[in-house]
Amino acid sequence: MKFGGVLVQDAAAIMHSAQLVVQTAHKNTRAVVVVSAMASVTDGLLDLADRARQGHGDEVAQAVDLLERRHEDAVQTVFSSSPAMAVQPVVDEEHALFVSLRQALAGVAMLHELTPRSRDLIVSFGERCSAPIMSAALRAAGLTSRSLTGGEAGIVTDDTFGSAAPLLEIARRTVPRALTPLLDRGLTPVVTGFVGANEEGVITTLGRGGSDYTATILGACLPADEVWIWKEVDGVMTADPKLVPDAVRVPALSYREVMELAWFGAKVLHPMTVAPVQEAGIPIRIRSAFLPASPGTIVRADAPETGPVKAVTSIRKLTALTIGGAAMIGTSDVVSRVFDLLATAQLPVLMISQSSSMANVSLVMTQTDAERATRLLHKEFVGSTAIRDITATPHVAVVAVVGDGMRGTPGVAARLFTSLASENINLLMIAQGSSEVNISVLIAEKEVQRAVRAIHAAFGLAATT
Ligand SMILES: Nc1ncnc2c1ncn2[C@@H]1O[C@H](COP(=O)(O)OP(=O)(O)O)[C@@H](O)[C@H]1O
Ligand SMILES: N[C@@H](CC(=O)OP(=O)(O)O)C(=O)O
Repeated sequence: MKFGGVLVQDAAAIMHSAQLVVQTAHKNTRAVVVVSAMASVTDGLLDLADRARQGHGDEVAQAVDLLERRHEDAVQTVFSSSPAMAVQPVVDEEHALFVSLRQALAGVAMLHELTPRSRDLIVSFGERCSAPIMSAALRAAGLTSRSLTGGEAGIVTDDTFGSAAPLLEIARRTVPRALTPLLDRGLTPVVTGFVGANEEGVITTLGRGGSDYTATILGACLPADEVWIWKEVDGVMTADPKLVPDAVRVPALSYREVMELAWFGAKVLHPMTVAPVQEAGIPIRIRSAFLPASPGTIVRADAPETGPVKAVTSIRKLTALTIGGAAMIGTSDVVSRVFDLLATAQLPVLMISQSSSMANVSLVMTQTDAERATRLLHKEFVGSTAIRDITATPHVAVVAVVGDGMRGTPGVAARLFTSLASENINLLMIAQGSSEVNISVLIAEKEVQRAVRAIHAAFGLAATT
């Protein structure tokens, strides 16, 4: 069971989340709990790491004091509900973590250098500080529990600091070795989300939003019967409820559908969440912590098709790069060199379109990736006749519709384009994945809300459930 930042943001939220675990444990179910950092703490730590690098030592020290007080307040409140329990060991544990955090930040400030490895160490304190408080709340609620870091729980990763990949072959041995004896003794382990360790035991992180991924890695390696991801929202909705107020819960999604939704911007799940559990067919349940009686969304291999489209998503802050040059005509070599370069630099491309003359190719990437890609492409092709120009179109967004049911169903693209045309929204690019479970369009960023609402209405998504 995974609880995100909002669901552990303070003592009240932590105690509420602990109750959800207790209710399940009472049904003779063994649970492993995964927690994120308290809401906004990860952003705060990343900011502190940057400010330490710039040498703003005093500001950083004050901000760490505030962060420590926020955690200590939560500890005191959790323990005030159970006066018989000794608060001091948890206060000491939190304090020791903050001493280490201060040391790490002081090192960065002294060297004026922030490596990906030290950034991972600093940002890991968010989850490492929230997990002992959740564990204490579970003890206060009557369970036995202890907290572990992702590395202690057996999540071994590669060395890609900032977006480390789990080494599942190893983790399949190390995770059960770490957790099964605890579960056998009746403990409920609380594991830090987002945080892993490489083979030498150095702390790594799985990428932003990676606590969902931690839950499915643990679920696959134990293996679990189900992975439950508790959220503020009532499961995966037909659109981001912040953009479309009449969005409704999608009862069931296939692994592929949820992967496409996450990749195309549905912030509700980390894009890699599905990967570890898909092969074993372990279902993921996305449930609301505020509506625990609701079934939420179930993700499994054989989700029923309810129509061609199940949800609409969007990603903003993108840039389209158009790479052109007469020498590209009729040669695939230049295009493959461009993609090799981007793959080696680990710069993901969200959409691709090539003119039929092959004289130019357009790629859609995040703004920051596009800036890096432009620099790399200039360096690689400087002085070559293959590429004459690279033009950037910033402030664009991808809007995508996703659903297994659109495979082989004619008219889906027509309905999508008509709904956008009726809103006078210009299409800059169109792409359909070869798997035919999504169609995506590129539009100006300022049109996103109107576009998503129009598409949501055109496919009748508010009436899905
Ligand atoms: N299709 C969607 N369904 C549900 N939530 C969505 C969707 N698209 C975007 N979201 C956003 O995802 C957020 C839920 O995820 P998030 O806050 O990251 O949870 P957590 O911090 O618990 O991982 C919501 O605030 C919601 O606005
Ligand atoms: N705390 C990490 C990992 C995470 O998944 O957080 P959340 O579950 O609150 O999205 C982050 O903010 O990226």
